[in-house]
Amino acid sequence: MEEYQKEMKGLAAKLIDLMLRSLGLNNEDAKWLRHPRSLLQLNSYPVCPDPTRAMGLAPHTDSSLLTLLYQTTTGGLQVLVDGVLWAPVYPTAGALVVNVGDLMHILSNGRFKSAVHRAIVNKVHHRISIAYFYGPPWDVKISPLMKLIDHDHPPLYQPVTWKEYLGYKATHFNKALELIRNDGGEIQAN
Ligand SMILES: O=C(O)CCC(=O)C(=O)O
Ligand SMILES: [Fe+2]
Repeated sequence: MEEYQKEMKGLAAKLIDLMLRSLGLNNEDAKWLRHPRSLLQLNSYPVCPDPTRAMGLAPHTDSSLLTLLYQTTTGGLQVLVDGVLWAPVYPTAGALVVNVGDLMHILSNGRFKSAVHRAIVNKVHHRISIAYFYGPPWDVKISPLMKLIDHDHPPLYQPVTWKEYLGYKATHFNKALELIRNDGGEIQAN
């Protein structure tokens, strides 16, 4: 497990570096990236006699900056395309799924969009997946990066820590991102 987390940490840092570079930025534009925080979550979906009446994991976006997801050979992950179509993300040997999380959505001022996804269950196979959530230090305020902001691109989101954001997620579920949008109204505690 420790070895796995170490590998994932290196990969996530590399991916974020590449993503920032694609926006003309680098790690120095978010110095807190030197102190990432991460979380490993093991998901287990037992066989379900009637998959039409159950959901493995309800539709959501991840709160992280990035999530690196490992699926075994049993599929079940689906991603929402254009807000209407659930497209399966089949397991591919030797491949990981990379999900953009809400904090990356905020940090990039909406340039990288967090993906809505869910996990369905099946009648035959017990399914397992391993999600590695990678994010900022717990108490650092994350806001759209300064260099992405100008007259034509005002900051779309209010500063928020990962800790605060998880609190909003807990109370407002999939409306959390909207809640901290600058034109989305005021944050109401609880
Ligand atoms: O099991 C999966 O494929 C998805 C897991 C997931 O979305 C999560 O842990 O946040
Ligand atoms: Fe997820």
